[in-house]
Amino acid sequence: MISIDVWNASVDFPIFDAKTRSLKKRVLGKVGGKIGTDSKVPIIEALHDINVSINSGDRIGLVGHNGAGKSTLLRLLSGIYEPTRGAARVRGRVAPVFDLGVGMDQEISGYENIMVRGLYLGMTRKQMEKRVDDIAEFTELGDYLAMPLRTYSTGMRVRLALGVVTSIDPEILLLDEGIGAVDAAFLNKARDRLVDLVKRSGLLVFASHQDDLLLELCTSAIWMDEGRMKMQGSLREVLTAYKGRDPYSNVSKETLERLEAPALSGD
Ligand SMILES: Nc1ncnc2c1ncn2[C@@H]1O[C@H](COP(=O)(O)OP(=O)(O)OP(=O)(O)O)[C@@H](O)[C@H]1O
Repeated sequence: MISIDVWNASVDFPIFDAKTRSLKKRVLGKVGGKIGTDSKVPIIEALHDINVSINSGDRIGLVGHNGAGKSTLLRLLSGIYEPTRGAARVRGRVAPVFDLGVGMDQEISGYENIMVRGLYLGMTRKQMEKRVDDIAEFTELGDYLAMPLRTYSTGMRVRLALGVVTSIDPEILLLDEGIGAVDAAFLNKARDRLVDLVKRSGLLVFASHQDDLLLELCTSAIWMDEGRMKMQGSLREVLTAYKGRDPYSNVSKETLERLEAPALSGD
């Protein structure tokens, strides 16, 4: 039984080393959670009163402005953050894919990093041994796989990390948008693997600013605004409300064809 339940949960970050304001003119902030000033130390109220129930088969996109609370919510859903108030219960094995580089070691080889990263994401050594050749081929890194990671360029690291991430069998897959930040050509190559990964996973929550990726991977969505859930519903409904236009009006022809989505009349 795979599920995540959150009841009236809030997450606060007390900031002990905040500097007093030195700007001549107060700048009105438009992004980020509310900064409470009632107590002695400023407190960033990143999430408020979150109530959500996520079940097997759900494919949820998280949308919202910078600082709206998407990443914090993902970390709450993964069990990495405990709620400051309220409660959260996670049932199932979580693969948190927040930062593609987490769990990578500079001093060991690409091959060894594939194993280590796979174990971190909940796979067994046996499972990873079976997949390592397939991952190696996907990365196109060739002899570099025997070299220490410190000799890799940024793009080479991303290839390695994406190869591993898209090879796992997660029960609960929590993806942060970093994954969408890889270069377009490689993302194209990784796209089918990403779609398969999501199909294999029991439950997905994906924070992203990219409509086409959201449309490809998710069916419903949550709109976060200033740490609160502003709206929850079908992906199309939520994106339309958040962006002020139908998301299908802006995706490329190729994406539309892949999605086999109904094109809007007049397009
Ligand atoms: N570790 C932290 N310590 C202090 N404040 C934090 C921390 N992490 C997040 N915050 C604050 O919590 C709020 C929500 O941040 P979060 O990273 O969840 O937003 P987001 O919706 O993922 O934004 P983005 O789209 O820019 O990635 C912001 O005001 C941010 O400043």
